Amino acid sequence: MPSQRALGVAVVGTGKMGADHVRRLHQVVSGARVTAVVDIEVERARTLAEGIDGCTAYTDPTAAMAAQDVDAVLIASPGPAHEAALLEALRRDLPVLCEKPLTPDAASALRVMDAEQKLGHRRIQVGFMRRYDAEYMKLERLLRSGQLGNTLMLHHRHRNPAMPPWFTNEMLINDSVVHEMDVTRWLLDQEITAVTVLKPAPSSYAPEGMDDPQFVLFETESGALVDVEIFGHCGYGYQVQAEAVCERGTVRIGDESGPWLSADGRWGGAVTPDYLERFADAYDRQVQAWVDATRRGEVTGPSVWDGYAAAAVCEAGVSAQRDGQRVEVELIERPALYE
Ligand SMILES: NC(=O)C1=CN([C@@H]2O[C@H](COP(=O)(O)OP(=O)(O)OC[C@H]3O[C@@H](n4cnc5c(N)ncnc54)[C@H](O)[C@@H]3O)[C@@H](O)[C@H]2O)C=CC1
Ligand SMILES: O=C1[C@@H](O)[C@H](O)[C@@H](O)[C@H](O)[C@H]1O
Repeated sequence: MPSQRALGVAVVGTGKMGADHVRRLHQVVSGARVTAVVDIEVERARTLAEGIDGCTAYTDPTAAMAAQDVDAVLIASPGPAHEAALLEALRRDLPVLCEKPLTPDAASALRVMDAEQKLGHRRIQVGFMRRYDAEYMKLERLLRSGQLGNTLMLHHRHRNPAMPPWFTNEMLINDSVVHEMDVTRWLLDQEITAVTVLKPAPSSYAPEGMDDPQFVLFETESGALVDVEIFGHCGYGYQVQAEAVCERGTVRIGDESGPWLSADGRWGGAVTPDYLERFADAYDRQVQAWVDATRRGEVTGPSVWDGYAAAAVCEAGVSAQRDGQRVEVELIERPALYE
């Protein structure tokens, strides 16, 4: 139902992303206010709540969702904690923006899909924020326009300066490449059908036990081929680039937009240090779109189907990474709620 009052949002998980979303909801986005922050680390939530009028700190997501002033939930806890929070929000029929991944595997994503279908309407938007990045949006419009003919190949490069110490080999696929799984499905408007993972000799900066970088190959329904270079420890900055190769032209995004500096016998631009800077506009646009749609009583953006499809591709990807084999992606038939 459309609402005139500011949307009261509970932010669940107040680590790196959650704290940034709290700041965004409080200072950048219009039409919303942070009424609850939730973290199992109580001091983290308390410190954030202290800076915001009318905001209460909780350690239990269920208690926060029961509060009178909570109209919607933004989930930014780690992936394995998403299912419980999503099911509780659906039980209370609360709108949700859930950071990627929807859940860590296809079986848990299906449980969430089942609960949303039983509710009978969409409530969940998945935080695949690249769909809100200005350059990706232009690329999507261009490919959809048909101006360049069919898309034959996509080349993705996804480089992080370094990964946190707890980051695993599998997470390169299901925490990092999951973004390319989503943008590929979105840009090409079709499903990924198979995944292969190849591993070059690792960088000497890769932690023990991590194959870094890796080369991931997707096949899609139309027969397009999509490659992803995932590099977790490139050292120099955060860089996300894509190139579409079409029948009548190619398009490239992510080459940083400047400023380009010529000085001291050198020329060049800067590379952003982290995703918070590279995708700042995309996160802002994503959360504003979620708040606006929720206040209109609508749900837009990446759906539980998109979260499930990405989880299924992740499972195939992790299996391909482990066994060195091409692995086909298995999807259930798409339910009518997500047509
Ligand atoms: N869209 C994007 O570009 C990015 C998305 N992410 C996603 O955001 C989510 C959070 O990631 P980070 O902020 O990097 O993690 P983080 O480790 O910095 O923060 C997670 C927070 O959640 C809290 N927490 C753990 N279990 C909880 C529970 N059951 N209930 C409430 N709080 C709980 C932790 O104490 C911690 O404060 C993940 O799903 C991750 O994949 C992370 C980085 C970038
Ligand atoms: O989602 C993200 C992180 O969780 C992930 O670890 C990074 O590789 C991605 O670039 C970032 O967007």
